[in-house]
Parts: sequence; C-alpha cells; structure tokens
Amino acid sequence: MRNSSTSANDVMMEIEANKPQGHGIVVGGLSPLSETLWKEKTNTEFIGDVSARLAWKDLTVMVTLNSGETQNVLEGLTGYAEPGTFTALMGPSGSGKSTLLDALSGRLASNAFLSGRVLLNGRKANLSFGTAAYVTQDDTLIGTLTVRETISYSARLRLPDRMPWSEKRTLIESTIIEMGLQDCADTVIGNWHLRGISGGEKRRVSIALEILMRPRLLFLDEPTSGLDSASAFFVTQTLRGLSRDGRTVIASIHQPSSEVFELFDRLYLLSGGKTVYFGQASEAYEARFTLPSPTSPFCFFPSETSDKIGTIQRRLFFAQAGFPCPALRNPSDHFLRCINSDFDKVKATLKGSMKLRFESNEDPLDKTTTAEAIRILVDYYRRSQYSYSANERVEEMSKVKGTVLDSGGSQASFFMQAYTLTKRSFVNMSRDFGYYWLRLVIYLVVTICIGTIYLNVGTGYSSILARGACASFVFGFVTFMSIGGFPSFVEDMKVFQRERMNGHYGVFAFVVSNTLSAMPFLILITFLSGTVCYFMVRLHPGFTHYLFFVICLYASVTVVESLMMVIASVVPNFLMGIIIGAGIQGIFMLVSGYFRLPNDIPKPFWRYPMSYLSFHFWALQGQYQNDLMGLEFDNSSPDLPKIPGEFILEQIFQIDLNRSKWVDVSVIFVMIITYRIIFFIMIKINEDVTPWIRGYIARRKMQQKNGNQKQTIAPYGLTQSPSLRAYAGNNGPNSNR
Ligand SMILES: Nc1ncnc2c1ncn2[C@@H]1O[C@H](COP(=O)(O)OP(=O)(O)OP(=O)(O)O)[C@@H](O)[C@H]1O
Repeated sequence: MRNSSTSANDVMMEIEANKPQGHGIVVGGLSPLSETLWKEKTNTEFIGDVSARLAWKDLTVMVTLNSGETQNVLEGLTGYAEPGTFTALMGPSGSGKSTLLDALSGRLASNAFLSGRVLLNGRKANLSFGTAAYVTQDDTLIGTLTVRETISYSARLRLPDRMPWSEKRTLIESTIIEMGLQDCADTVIGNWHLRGISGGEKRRVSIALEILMRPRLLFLDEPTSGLDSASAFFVTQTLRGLSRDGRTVIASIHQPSSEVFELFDRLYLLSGGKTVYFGQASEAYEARFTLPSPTSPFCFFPSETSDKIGTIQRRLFFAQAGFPCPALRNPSDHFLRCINSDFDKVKATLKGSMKLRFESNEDPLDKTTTAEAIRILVDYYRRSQYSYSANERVEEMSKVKGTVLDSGGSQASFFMQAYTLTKRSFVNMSRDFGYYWLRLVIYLVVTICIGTIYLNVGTGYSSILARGACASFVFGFVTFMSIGGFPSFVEDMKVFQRERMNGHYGVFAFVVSNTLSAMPFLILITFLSGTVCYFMVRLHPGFTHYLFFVICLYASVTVVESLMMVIASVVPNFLMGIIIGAGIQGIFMLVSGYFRLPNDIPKPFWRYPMSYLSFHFWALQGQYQNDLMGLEFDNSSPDLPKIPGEFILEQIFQIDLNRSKWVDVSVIFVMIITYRIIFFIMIKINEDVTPWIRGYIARRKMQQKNGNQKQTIAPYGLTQSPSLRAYAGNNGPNSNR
C-alpha cells in the first residue's frame, strides 16, 4: 500500500530517450487539459513524450484445463501498436482475440501462462490493471443515472480532491463532446423500468468513463458487439477519433461491416491463436493505392512488384496468398470466411444443388478446406514481407526507451471516494423503484395484514401464543423478505467489479458507502412498517417498548441485507444467491427458539453454535422480553390467578431473564458489523487469494500431468498473469484501499 502523495517516480517510470530539456517544456501528445491532469498526478513540471508504443514479440499463452491438459491459446504472436493508430484484432470465435487483448493488458486468467515479451515504450510492460484503460464487453452502468451524472460521479471518484471543480467540469464536458454524447447527456442510462439511451450510446458512455483519466493506451473488447451497423460505425469512428488524438487504441472486433473495416488502421488477423495477417488494414485485400518508392525503408512489397511507383491496382496479402476477395464481398467477411474452420462443417452438411453451386464457384476458397486455407495463410504470412517488417519494427521499438505514464487508480482521497459512492448509491436507490420503494410497499401491505390478523391482541390466555407467533412471523418472515433486494445487490456488485478492475476506488470505500447509503431507506421501511404493526397489534404499551420493537426490526432487516451482500460477493448469480440466502435463513429460523424451544434444540451443532449464530434467535429473545415482561395474562380459567409475563418468558418460552433485551439487540448490531467485515474480506480474497490459489492449482495440475507423461509441456519462461494485488499495490496512489 502506498500513501496518497505518490511521487513522480512512482508514476513516471523514467525519461530517457525523450528526456525534456529545460523546465516543463515537453508535452508529447497531450492536450492542455490532459497535461493539467498528469501534472496533478505526477506532481512534476516535466512530462516527456508520453504516447504509448506497445510491442509484443513471440507471445505465447498457454492455459491449463481442468483435466490438467494444457492448450496453447496463442502461439508466437508478434506485433505492435503505435500512437495515433487504431488496431483491430479480428478472427473467428475462439481464435484468441480476447486472450491477446488480456495478455497485452495484463488481465489474463489465473490458469493462463504467458511467455514472450510485451514492451511498452521499450520497457517490459507491467500493465496490470492500470497503466492502460480497458473497456469490457458489458456495459455495466447504473441505469438510473443520466450520462452526465455517470461521468461526473466517475470524475469525482478518481480526480484529485484539490483539482478545482471548474477544471473537473471542463474535463467532464470535453469527454462528453469527445464521445459525441451531447445529445443524450441528460438522458438516463436506462434499466428494466426506465427507458434510456441506445446500446451504441451506452457503449460510448463505457468508453467515456475509461478515457476520463486521459489514458494513452486504450484496450476495448468487442466494442461493437450487439450494435446495429450504424451504431457500430459511429462507435468505431469515435475510437478512430480517439486514436487521432495521439492515443494508441487496440480493439477486438468480431464481424465488422465494410464501412467499419475502412476505419481500421492496422489489422491483426488471428486463427486458432496464430497470426494470419498483421499489417495495414487496407493492404490485406486488393486495393487501389500509391506505392512507396522501392528505396523507402517502408517499402515491404515483394521485389517483383516494388519497381513500380504510382497509383495502381495491387494484389495484396490475401490475393498474393491465393485467396483474393471476390467482387461484391465485404473484405472482413472474406477474411473470416477464409479462416473460420466452421465453414468446413457447413460445407459438409450441404447437399444436392447447394453443394454443386459451391463446387462450381470461381472462388478458390470453395475448392479447398478451410483448415488447408488457414495453413496456407499462416505459412504465407510467416514468410512474407508483412511478418518481416513487423519483426523489424518491433525490434526498432524495443530499442527506444520512453516514458510510461500510469493512468490507473484513483487520485481522490478515501473520504471523497466514500462520500461520492454513498451519494451515488443513495441517488440510485431513491430512483430505482425496485430497490427499496417496492419493498416499502410490500412491507406495509404485509404488516397491515399482520395488524388485521393479530388486531388488538390483548392479554387473554390465547394471546400468549399469539404474541409469540406474531413476533416470530415479524422477525422471521418479514425480515426474510429482504432477500428480494438481492438482484439489486448483484447489479451493484457488477458495477463495483468493473470499476474496481479499472482502479476507480478502494474496497473499503465501497463497503462503507454500501452500508451508509442503504441506512435511510432501511430506517424508513422498518420504522413505518414497524409502527403500523406495533399499533395495530397493540404490543406492550410504552415508548421504549415501541422503540425497541422498531430498532430490533431495523437491525434484523439490516443483518439480512449484510448477509445477502456477503453472498453476492461470493455468488454473483442472482438465482443461486437467493436460493443460498433462503437456505441459510431457513436454518437460522429453525433454531430461533420458536419452532423448537431453546432447551429442546439438540445441543450439539443446533443449539451450540447454530442458535447463537442465528440473528432470529437474538431478535426473538429480545422481543419476547420486550413484549411480555411486566404484563399479566388471563389464565385458562377465570378462577385461576393471572399469569405474569416473566413466568411465561421463563417457563414457556425459556428465555434467559438475566440478560437484558438491549444486549440481545446489540448482538444483532455486532453481527451486522461482522457481516460487513466478512464482506470486505471476501472481496479482498476474491481479488488477491482466489487467483493465486487458482494459479497454484493450475500449475500443480500441469506439473502432475507432466510428471505422469514424463515430458515437459510448459515452455521455458512461462509466467503467470499478474493478479489484482499487483494492481492495487503498484498503481493505486491511495493507501486507503
Ligand atoms: N483461461 C482459460 N482457460 C481455458 N481456456 C481458455 C481460457 N482463455 C481462453 N481459453 C480458450 O481459448 C480460446 C480462445 O478464447 P478467446 O476468448 O480468446 O477467443 P475469442 O477470439 O475472443 O472468441 P470470441 O470472439 O468468441 O470472444 C477458446 O477456445 C477458449 O475456450
């Protein structure tokens, strides 16, 4: 953990090749606003050329499968991405696009091992969650916030506290303009009951959040997936615009239209984890263009063609390799058609006239299998000028050592993070009808039902059991209904995970804000419904008795929420989470002392420790005392003396009267704090320990398999992917994570 006054050296790795001369004069590729931001961050007047030149050489990624078998997902990839360019990773499904993106951005899964070199500005890149921005495929945004609010909260969470609000606002507004979101800036993102912005706009909001800190390197996983062709074009055009601002943009793209394809600068085409093509996107297929001079160092065309200078029709990569793009076929469709082996299966299923049509086609691709086409293309690329020039350029780039700016992590203080998150969460809860408002309605309806059924319960003989049953229902079933908030918790966790992966704030700030923001709603719900229930049933009269009842109800509902948050941190699937939460609460209810009296509960396990772990048990113990103590009840016959509440408590409900009811409710508050601590620990375990254990298991399985087979599978030098711990430790300027 580092303290918040991050030194310039922590953030700016060294300036060698581009060392500025004089005082504060060199600003490479940064807009004035970005420059201000970086100056805040680096606390220095000197900023060298901070553009990101990424190169990778002989990159191999091997994954360990459950069986212990290993599989090479990427094999010996070499390539580069330069500032001011937009590089598209393309390939059929399963070709390794996402894995390449993850390998370059330091986000590989724990069972994945990497060999080869990834260099950022000539230095071994440690891009683990921070140096670059990464936009994932899912738009996990808060549906109730407007676009401007979403970006503003993100800015407050990450920009330094001491940065004036006017500057922050300029940054927010410039980001909105840069992403072309002006028209929908005040429209809500949208959720199940709020109609919001379109899919393409959502994607641009996700990108806006990541470019807010002005990263020099931007990774995007399938930014156009699920969008119609117009939205996909607009998103890609925006990405190209971002690259033109001196940024390095790399995106995996599945099946681009020809208009989208034209926007790519470089194309990295993958099949089965191997390079099929890497070079200018326009040079992959037949095109009309101007040849460079044969004496130019950038003239990489085959010698027999490089003697012509001028604008001519060229046969480029795919045509040279024997697979020209037929007229009227979208080039990207053609590339994927060439390298997607699923087409072999499609061809095999064709019969009759369809098959004949395929075989009589002029396209050479129809006369060979896709597997064979892939083999030819991979071999052709390996021996081509394209591969040669890529290797040369990577070598050149690895020799030039430059500045690496660390754009990740929040620069805001813990208090700013906690305050902003609490406010954002509160606003979301108050706007989302499904979060608490619906629950308030249901709670009121249910408590009115309870009130009418136990109306004015009195102190008759039969009311003894009725009071017990009423308390048991309120503190058992009514608190149980809090489980209904679980889907909202899961959504919160998704947003948290995305933001956390990109270093937007610390775990502690999230846990604190999550606790505080829900508090007013829970107080409102429990005090309103508790009041209805208390006065309709006419429980033990007196203000302290009323207060105890509602406080105990509040504590019980809050403890259920805290338990469900712990479950959400472990099981992020809402159906499974609800089932697990219901199961745990069912067990706790069983040992609460109502369905089986405390002394009758089997001692091992059920009485000790289960009943003591059950918050229902403590709530009932407290409420029984609160309700019965000091009252007198009619006996079964009018001739018999009245029964004191203390007698019922001790003899019938088996309550320990030596313990104050306030102690009982305090235990529930201790449980709330304990669950919140467990919640914090579970998040940390998920971030730090789980990937380590998974990696260890993967390594062990691989070693065992190697031992059994008496051969070495893992190539020498394979290293495991970095974990989130590395990210939090190295990149977060805030020590308060
Ligand atoms: N951590 C992992 N463990 C096991 N297999 C993996 C792992 N990561 C990737 N793979 C496998 O590697 C192959 C490539 O996966 P990857 O997600 O990179 O492909 P992709 O080209 O992005 O596919 P898509 O377009 O469908 O997202 C797949 O067969 C996938 O199952």
